[in-house]
Amino acid sequence: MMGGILIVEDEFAVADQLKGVLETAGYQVCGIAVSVAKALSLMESSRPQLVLLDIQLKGTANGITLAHQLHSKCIPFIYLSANSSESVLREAKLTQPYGFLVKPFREKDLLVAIDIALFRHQKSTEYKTMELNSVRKSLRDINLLTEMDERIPGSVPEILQNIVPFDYFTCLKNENKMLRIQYPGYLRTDFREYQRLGFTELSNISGHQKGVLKELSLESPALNNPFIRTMADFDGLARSSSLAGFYSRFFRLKSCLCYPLLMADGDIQVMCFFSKTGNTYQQEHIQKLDVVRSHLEAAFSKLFAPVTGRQLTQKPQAGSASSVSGSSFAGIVGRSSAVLMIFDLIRKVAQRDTSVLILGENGTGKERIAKSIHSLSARKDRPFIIVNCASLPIDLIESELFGHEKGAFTGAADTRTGKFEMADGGTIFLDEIGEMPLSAQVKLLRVLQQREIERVGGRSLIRVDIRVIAATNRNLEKEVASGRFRMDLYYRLNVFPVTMPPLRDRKEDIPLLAEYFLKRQQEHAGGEYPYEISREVMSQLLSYDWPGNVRELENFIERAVVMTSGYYIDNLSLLKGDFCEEGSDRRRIRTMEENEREHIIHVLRLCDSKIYGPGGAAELLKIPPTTLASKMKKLGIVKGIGV
Ligand SMILES: Nc1ncnc2c1ncn2[C@@H]1O[C@H](COP(=O)(O)OP(=O)(O)OP(=O)(O)O)[C@@H](O)[C@H]1O
Repeated sequence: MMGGILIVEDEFAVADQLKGVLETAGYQVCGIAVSVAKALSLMESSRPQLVLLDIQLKGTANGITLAHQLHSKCIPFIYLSANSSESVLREAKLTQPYGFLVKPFREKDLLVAIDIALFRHQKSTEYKTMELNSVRKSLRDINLLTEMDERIPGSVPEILQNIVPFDYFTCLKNENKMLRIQYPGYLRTDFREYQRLGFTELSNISGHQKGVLKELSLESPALNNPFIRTMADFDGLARSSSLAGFYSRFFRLKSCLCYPLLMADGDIQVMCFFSKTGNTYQQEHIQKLDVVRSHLEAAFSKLFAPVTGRQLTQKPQAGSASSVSGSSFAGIVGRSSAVLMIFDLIRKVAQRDTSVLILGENGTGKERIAKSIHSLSARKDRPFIIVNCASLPIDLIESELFGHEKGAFTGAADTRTGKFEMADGGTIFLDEIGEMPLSAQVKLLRVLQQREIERVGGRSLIRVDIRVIAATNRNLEKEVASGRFRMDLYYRLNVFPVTMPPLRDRKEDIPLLAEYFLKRQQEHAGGEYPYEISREVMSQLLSYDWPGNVRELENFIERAVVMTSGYYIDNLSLLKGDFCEEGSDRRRIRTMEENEREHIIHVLRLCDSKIYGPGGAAELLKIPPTTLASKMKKLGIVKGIGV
């Protein structure tokens, strides 16, 4: 096997035993290193295919230090550690390992972890190659154009967005080691919409004279010396440099990546990507830029060649913003940087058959995103089957998922097709995967690996062609650590994770979402006039934390419309759920739904949020737990939050 596996472990006996296990399983071991220094020197002579990495090592540097280097060299690695404390796990997670095994572990777990790591690495390499090929092609296209930003408006920022995400992009001119504004910047305003900001626009936004803007500066990185500034480092940069301070203040930016390019005329121009999120940029973005560097230099040399009529003060072209919202991501509202990044991710992954794992709190739109991935994929005309793993009756899970033959068990009067078969050719969405019992997880893993199912009581295997999207609001890593979720299944599903941000972290979307839900209410009611929210109520919506996320906002709007007699929503007590205004001549009657919601919350509080089992809320309410769970979902009740 090319490359082989490198073992980095300071206890010789353990390392030797690992070597034996790996060789018996058919792997080649390319070396054993007891320290980071030894590992690095071994890696100079041959690049391992995979590294098994202990965290505590001899010498000053530990495994996590080496992990950063492995990550930047794109070498997959699995941690083997006796220490599974949360703080170590947190630190280790930042290095993006392909697996984590807590010592002592079983031989079988090790081999499964290696198998998964190699599978994931192969997928991600294929994915990166495809992505970079498409970027190279786009950059070649730019190179063919002379006045490109006028002929294909918006194309440059879109192509760059595919390489490195940004909310604001500009190219700065290097003059005596200082960077200054010379060319326009692009502010992202929607999925495919960018506002082109030249001196005139920047001056209008900031109120600074153009002369002042021309004086702003930032220390230039040397050629071949790009830099990333995130979180506190970016704040430091914004304080020490007038230009970074200007961008950070006016566009609320929190991190940046600056990458110098050598132009055909010998000048240095620095591409600057800025993000509204503090931790957007990683070494891997620089690596991507390195790969397409010559194409970027050629394209930008062309772009910045002195052509009259393309000065920075030029007015934005008519139609310089093209919007696709409403088509590809139908029904998903949001323009915050966090949501636009999710759009970028799903547009990239939709075309491929990769499994996607959608993470996020309840009501953040996981199901919506899953549907969107399906409808953007080549499978869009085939079925999209939703399975709610939390509400599958334990004794019927297998039959629900895989179907059964007639007479397979008492009560199986007919042959039944399972969800996986129904989804053949399309997508299966496994919602609340974290709730799936362990026994069913084994079977699911087999389907994911072999793409074959066996009906209960059946004798033959049936091939299924499916794309799997799973979602959960649980921290699956914790579930794995506590033994409630299979590690191999977790890594199989976690090929392409997408994390939905909670609504409180993207409050700028609240007015848009509110408007969208109000419009829907108006359409439902067939109303003549649009509903409107008063400024005071809107400011309450903006300051509320929305523990139930978008679903809670949606429910709020629905209630507000019901509770309001006209079209203007200005009742400030709406958010408190107190609809009986003192002295009002029209005391409100609570709806059945409101009563039901309140009653469920009351009972949940009585039983400490326990739903299932003896003494649980379902038992007290005399309804099946699955019914209670779906009622809670419908009514926007989130366990543990206000309950
Ligand atoms: N960005 C959005 N734009 C418009 N509607 C949205 C958006 N996000 C969520 N919604 C709406 O909010 C509700 C909850 O969304 P969804 O069911 O997709 O969330 P979820 O994360 O899957 O929730 P759960 O974890 O409880 O299953 C749905 O009615 C959905 O239509």
